[in-house]
Amino acid sequence: MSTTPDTLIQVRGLVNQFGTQRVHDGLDLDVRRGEILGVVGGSGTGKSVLMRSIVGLRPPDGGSVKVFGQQLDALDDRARRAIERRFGVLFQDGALFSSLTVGENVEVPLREYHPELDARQRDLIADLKVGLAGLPESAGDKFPSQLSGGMRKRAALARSLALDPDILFLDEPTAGLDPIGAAAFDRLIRTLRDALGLTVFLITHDLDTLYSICDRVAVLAERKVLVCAPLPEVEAFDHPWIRDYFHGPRGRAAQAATASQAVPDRQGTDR
Ligand SMILES: Nc1ncnc2c1ncn2[C@@H]1O[C@H](COP(=O)(O)OP(=O)(O)OP(=O)(O)O)[C@@H](O)[C@H]1O
Repeated sequence: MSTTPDTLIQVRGLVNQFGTQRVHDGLDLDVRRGEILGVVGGSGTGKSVLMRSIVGLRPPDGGSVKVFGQQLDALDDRARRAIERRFGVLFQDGALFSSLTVGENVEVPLREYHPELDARQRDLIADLKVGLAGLPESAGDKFPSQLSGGMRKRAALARSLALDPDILFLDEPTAGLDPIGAAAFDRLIRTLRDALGLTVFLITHDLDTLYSICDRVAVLAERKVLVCAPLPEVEAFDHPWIRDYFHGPRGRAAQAATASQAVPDRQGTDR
């Protein structure tokens, strides 16, 4: 697999193993600057473990992960933190602090990485991020329990944007949202990518998300990335899981829905 200068994340020969269970075995993946990469695969194929390996939360049992050309586990603490602060991470459960307001949640990474900011500056930045995530200003003073599921996802997104990341990692961001809320969240991700020049690593089971916003899709199966390509190429890849997933009734419905919206979406009138 060749690498271009625009490769922000380069995974080579990744091995992850829990006891006798080998989750990844020689997995390769490139993530390119500015793309929205969808990561799919059956349950338990190791999508979340892959994300944890890339952001440095799980040292791999073999192989290498380079981000911005640097191998995280070869760096000292300071250099490593400098890279980690360029990541925005939204975990599957959102993981907001329930005892803090949304605004205070957004301020957590600011306090950690920018102790030089005073309270007023932190407040201003938190308000900005709450707005960027598409929440009303009033949401900043609310506790997570006072928000709907969709708003909580946006609050978690606001926090992941706190440090102006270069790469956004999203683990099933639309899980549990109704279809309209999920579509709105998808559009928000695409708008943020376009406006902020983000690179997005997006784990999803949501076929509509793949068809509406992903530039390329990586399919995990058999402990590897089976194929990583634009959707037409992935759909044409001959593998039983891909056939079931993309050519089953839900896959066909998502394709049809995207085909009918393709023109307005691509012209940006639907953002
Ligand atoms: N800390 C851990 N200890 C032991 N096993 C683990 C650990 N983390 C993950 N696993 C195992 O690794 C495998 C891959 O898990 P992972 O959460 O990455 O799957 P996934 O593809 O994200 O699944 P899903 O789509 O269901 O969220 C699973 O079998 C899981 O049980």
